Amino acid sequence: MIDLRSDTVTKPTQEMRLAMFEAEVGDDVYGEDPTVNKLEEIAAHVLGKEAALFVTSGTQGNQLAVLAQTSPGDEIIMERDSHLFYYEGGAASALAGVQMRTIKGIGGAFSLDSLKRAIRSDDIHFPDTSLICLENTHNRAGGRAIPYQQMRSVYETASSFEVKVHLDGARLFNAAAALGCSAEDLASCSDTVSLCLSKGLGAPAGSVLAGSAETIKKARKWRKRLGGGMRQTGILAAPGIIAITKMAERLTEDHIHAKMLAEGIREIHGLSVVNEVDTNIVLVDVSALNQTNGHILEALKKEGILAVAFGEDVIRFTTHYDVSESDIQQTLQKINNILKIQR
Ligand SMILES: Cc1ncc(COP(=O)(O)O)c(CN[C@H](C(=O)O)[C@H](C)O)c1O
Repeated sequence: MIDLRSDTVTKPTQEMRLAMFEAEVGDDVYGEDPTVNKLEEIAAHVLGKEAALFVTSGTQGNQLAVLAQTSPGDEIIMERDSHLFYYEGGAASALAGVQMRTIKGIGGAFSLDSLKRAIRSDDIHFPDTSLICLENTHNRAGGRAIPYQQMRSVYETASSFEVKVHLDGARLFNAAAALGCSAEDLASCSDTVSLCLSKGLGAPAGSVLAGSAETIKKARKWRKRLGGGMRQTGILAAPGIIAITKMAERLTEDHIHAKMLAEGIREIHGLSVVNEVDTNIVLVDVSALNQTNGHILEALKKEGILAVAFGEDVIRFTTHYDVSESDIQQTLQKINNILKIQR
């Protein structure tokens, strides 16, 4: 199977498995797991923040950022197709008791004007706006890397209104690689930043949330309240250290593979690539084939190719560590075979 459903499917490398086996561990609830402590220290340093917290997932990282920086009844602002709004089960409302206000962006980024209009003034009828959430790269915008300057101006606007900013950096290193800047540069445009270790960086599980020591202390308490205080988690932190220190430099390979896939698909009659493909995600519109994307996905699966539906007529292909150049060539061949048979 060539699994292009997501970069969440990456499996740990041999080096990671060995590190898991050899990991020094302790009780992390008491702050005594040396490997978790080392990962959190490295993550804080790499992201340019005072402190970091090892969390179970990107979703938990986002939700802890909301819980630690808002109060019930507040309003938080995010782009309409952001993961926090689209894919987290309404958790920000269910857990933090906040209302989510979305702004339709272009390429995953909303304009400063629309942001200023969305931030609430001090009126007894209004909720307080307490958090603005960014996402870079932006998944539903096709893994688009949002330029540093755009993030910087949002952060400056938010600061002028004394509103905090959280950056969902599930694929932050993909953004940094595409933009030619550092993860720290991008993270500097936020008060908190979450980073997935388990996507393109290849760790088996987990994310880190980084921010001020005060905010991370609050997030740690919320993680405990939610039952996320784990014990000898050094076994999972050890591959996380490899992920954050060694795996980012190879992400451009995934981006090259995604571009190869997109170029090949553009030559196939009836298919159109609908995103810029500046990182590891390719969004393909199949509507001209007059078939549902479900049918196409089924036919692909029979040929050993896995991908996911992304709305009505779009299929998402995501490249990652476990997808090689020959996998891309094979995928293109199999797509051609399927469409020839169906013509
Ligand atoms: C931008 C962003 N932020 C957060 C998350 C959540 O990470 P996890 O909770 O799955 O670890 C994801 C996962 N994205 C997954 C995927 O792309 O296959 C699915 C959609 O949840 C994400 O893309």
